[in-house]
Order: sequence, then structure tokens, then C-alpha cells
Amino acid sequence: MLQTVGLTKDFRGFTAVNSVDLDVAEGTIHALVGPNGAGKTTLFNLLTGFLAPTSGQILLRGTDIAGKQPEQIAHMGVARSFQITSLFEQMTLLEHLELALASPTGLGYRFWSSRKQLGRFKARGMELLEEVGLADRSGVTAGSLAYGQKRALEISLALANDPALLLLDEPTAGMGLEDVDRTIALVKKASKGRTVVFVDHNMHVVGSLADRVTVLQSGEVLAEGTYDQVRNDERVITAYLGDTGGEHG
Ligand SMILES: Nc1ncnc2c1ncn2[C@@H]1O[C@H](COP(=O)(O)OP(=O)(O)OP(=O)(O)O)[C@@H](O)[C@H]1O
Repeated sequence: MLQTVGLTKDFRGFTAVNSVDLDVAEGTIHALVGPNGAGKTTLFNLLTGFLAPTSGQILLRGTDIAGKQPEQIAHMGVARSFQITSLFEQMTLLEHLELALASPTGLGYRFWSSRKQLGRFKARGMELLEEVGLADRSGVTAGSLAYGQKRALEISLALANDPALLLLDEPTAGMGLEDVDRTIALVKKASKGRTVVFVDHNMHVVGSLADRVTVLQSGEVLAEGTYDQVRNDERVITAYLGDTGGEHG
């Protein structure tokens, strides 16, 4: 589904992603982990076109998408959620979904689109809210949601255009235990029929979801394998013990 070959990103002489070879099989859930500053977010930004690579290839079902614009990559069936919430506080949940569903059509993100035009996305919007457990909140503004619900809304937005590849940047960051478990169940459900790549610092989340885990350190792949393989890997243990970030669980 997704392969990177020698993927590299330099920021004025500092190599944040260094010759990364990643192989994500179709239909799997793949975790990217690593200490703070390992290059996970930069890698995500490369995969989704928010950054252009310095060198290397990004093959999406065999087509090189390196250097393409985010919207071109989105049209090829890739969606992402962000580490920091990116919602419109004053808009209702259903309006968020309607706009997300309208965006790839001729309507685009036109806030002046008439209610009638957006209305045709209502049924699908409600289905998506149902999927993430927010159907009963469809008419409230995003600003009034609890943190965990905001993150669930963001996942529903990423799912709106039925992506073949879903990228989730720290889907459980800042969540309490209950929301974490709810999100694990949600991602499992959302992964049916698609490929998921996610970044998370919470090893409970990684162990519960990931078929494969790639461990990054200083921009390079340190280890790759199943969760049990990588967590028993000496190099991985050393990398984490050496990291004083302290949020890895
Ligand atoms: N635009 C930029 N310009 C210069 N350096 C950058 C830029 N973006 C990221 N970096 C550097 O690249 C390295 C990797 O950062 P990145 O955010 O990808 O790591 P990460 O693994 O996602 O970390 P975290 O777990 O803290 O989110 C860091 O040292 C960071 O300071």
C-alpha cells in the first residue's frame, strides 16, 4: 500500500528523516514510534505532502507521490488527522462533516454554500457521526465538546472521504484512560477495509492496535517488527531508556 525508499528530509543541514525505508502492507495497522524528536511528525508531513522530501521516494500503490501537493495526495485516497485539534469551534458537528464531505466535490470548502446544497451530505454526515459515537451531539458546536470527543470528531472527518490509507498523528495524545480505550476501539473499527498508519507514544495503544511497528530514532529506522518483537529489542530498550521524555508509558 505504502512504501518509502531512502526517504530523507533535511532542514538546513539538520536531517530530521534520514533514508527511511518503510513498508506498509495493505489492510494492516502500522505504528510509528520513537522518542521525542525521532522524526515521526516530519515523516507524516512527508507522506501527506505537507513537506517535500529532500530525496527518496514515497510509493502509494506503486505510484511515486513524493513532492505532490496535500490535496493531490488526498484525492489519491490518503487522509490524515492532526496532533493538534483543528476544528472550527463555532460550527456544529454535522456542519463539520458536511463541509468535509463537500470538499472533494465542486462545492469545495465554500462557507457560503447554501444550507440546501450542503444538506445533501446530511445523511452520510450523520452516519459518520454515528460511527464515532457522536450522533447525539450532531447539532452542538465543536467548541462545546470534551477533548476526547473533539479527537473522535477529527477521526470522523478523516474518514469522511473514505480514504484507503488513514494516517493518525497521536490519536490518543492528552487523553484519559477511558477515552484512550474508546479511541482504540474506534480506530479498530475504522481500520476495516483500509490501511492505517499511526503515531502514538502510548505503548498500550500501540500493543492493542498495531500489526507492525516501526521504531524511529534520530530520523532513522531503529527496528521494525511486531509489537512483541520490537519491545524486546535491545536497541529499542536502550533508545527508550536513554530518552528522558518520560511520556512513553
Ligand atoms: N521545520 C523544521 N525546521 C527545522 N527543524 C525541524 C523542523 N521540523 C522538525 N524539525 C526537527 O526535526 C526533528 C524531528 O522532529 P519531529 O517533530 O518530526 O519529531 P517527532 O518524532 O514527531 O517528535 P514528537 O514525538 O516530539 O512529536 C526534531 O529535532 C525537530 O526539532
